[in-house]
Amino acid sequence: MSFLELHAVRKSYGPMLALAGVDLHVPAGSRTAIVGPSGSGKTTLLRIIAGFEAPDVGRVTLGGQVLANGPDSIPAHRRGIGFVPQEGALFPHLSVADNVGFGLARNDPKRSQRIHELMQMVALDPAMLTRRPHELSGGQQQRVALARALAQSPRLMLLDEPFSALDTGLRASTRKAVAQLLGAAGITTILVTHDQAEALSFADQVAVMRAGQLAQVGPPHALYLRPSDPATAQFLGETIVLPAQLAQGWATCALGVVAADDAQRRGAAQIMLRPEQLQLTQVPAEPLDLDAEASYGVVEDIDFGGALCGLTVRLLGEAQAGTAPLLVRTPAIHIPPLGATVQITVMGQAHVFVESVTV
Ligand SMILES: Nc1ncnc2c1ncn2[C@@H]1O[C@H](COP(=O)(O)OP(=O)(O)OP(=O)(O)O)[C@@H](O)[C@H]1O
Repeated sequence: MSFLELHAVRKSYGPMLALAGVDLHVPAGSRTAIVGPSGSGKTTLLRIIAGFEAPDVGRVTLGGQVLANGPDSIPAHRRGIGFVPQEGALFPHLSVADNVGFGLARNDPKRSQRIHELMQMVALDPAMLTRRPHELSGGQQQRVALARALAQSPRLMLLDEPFSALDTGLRASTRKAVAQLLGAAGITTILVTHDQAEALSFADQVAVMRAGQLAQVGPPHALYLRPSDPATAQFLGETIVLPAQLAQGWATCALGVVAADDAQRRGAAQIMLRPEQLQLTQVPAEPLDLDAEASYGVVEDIDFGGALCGLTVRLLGEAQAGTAPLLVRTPAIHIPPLGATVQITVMGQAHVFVESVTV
């Protein structure tokens, strides 16, 4: 049995169905990220796990203890669950020490020592204890909020978009530091975010929410490379979706014959590649053997993005005439010039969607 289990959880606000039957299993000590577009139900799900809301129907159990069975629900303060809201929500008039120690008894002789331990856990200098929250950086404030939640020695930690107010660099380093310290403490964690890259990098289990349901749950690399449908694929990153004919693990498509991740299926299907799976090699424009096995194109646009650049490539060849130009992601040091003729090589396997859905 998993540590946290949600079974058929539903929640409506008046006529608005926020959660339409959610099942989720979270193993002990794991990090799960719930990701989805705005309004898909992520925060509602987190609030039900925390105990700020009760489900209309469905069951929530933690470590074998039933926390909620429909509206019959254990209150939040008796669940042993830590919660870090967006932007930390620190008490602005209290010092860092009093924020961290907020839930600790004032007359506890070990209070000060515990506050120092918590500061150490979140890698903050104890010299900051006398400061007020506004005298800290955004990343430091988030760590104080985390220390305050850790003070309760929670069985489960819930993070609601805790990094969203931080700028890109600080966001990545804070996320990494938080993931490491929660992992080292062995605390089961659930992160809610609308940022796909954040979900993929933070978690060992990613749950994609769509319209109040979990569209797919799995390890990050599996969701990214083998999404269940085109909508999930597009939500998690850029895609190239092509019609193909499958046979014995090979897909014949506008890019020629490409290795596919389904050796059993035959016939028409939709395949997906990520733009960084295409490798471009500049070749002379003439002569080109367009009937050969290789696939060629012309660079029509270059979007210089720093480390990775986006190139728009129009495929050459009569059979490829109806194929929309492809987006290719390639390291900046390898970009061919605008108008160059390129040979296109596919790295790795194309993913075959289970259903042939048109996107
Ligand atoms: N207290 C409420 N009263 C009425 N409707 C609500 C309430 N809370 C949420 N909703 C609705 O339920 C749906 C799910 O909301 P929720 O906040 O869970 O989504 P979310 O995925 O967290 O969105 P975001 O990323 O924008 O925070 C939305 O349509 C929202 O408008």
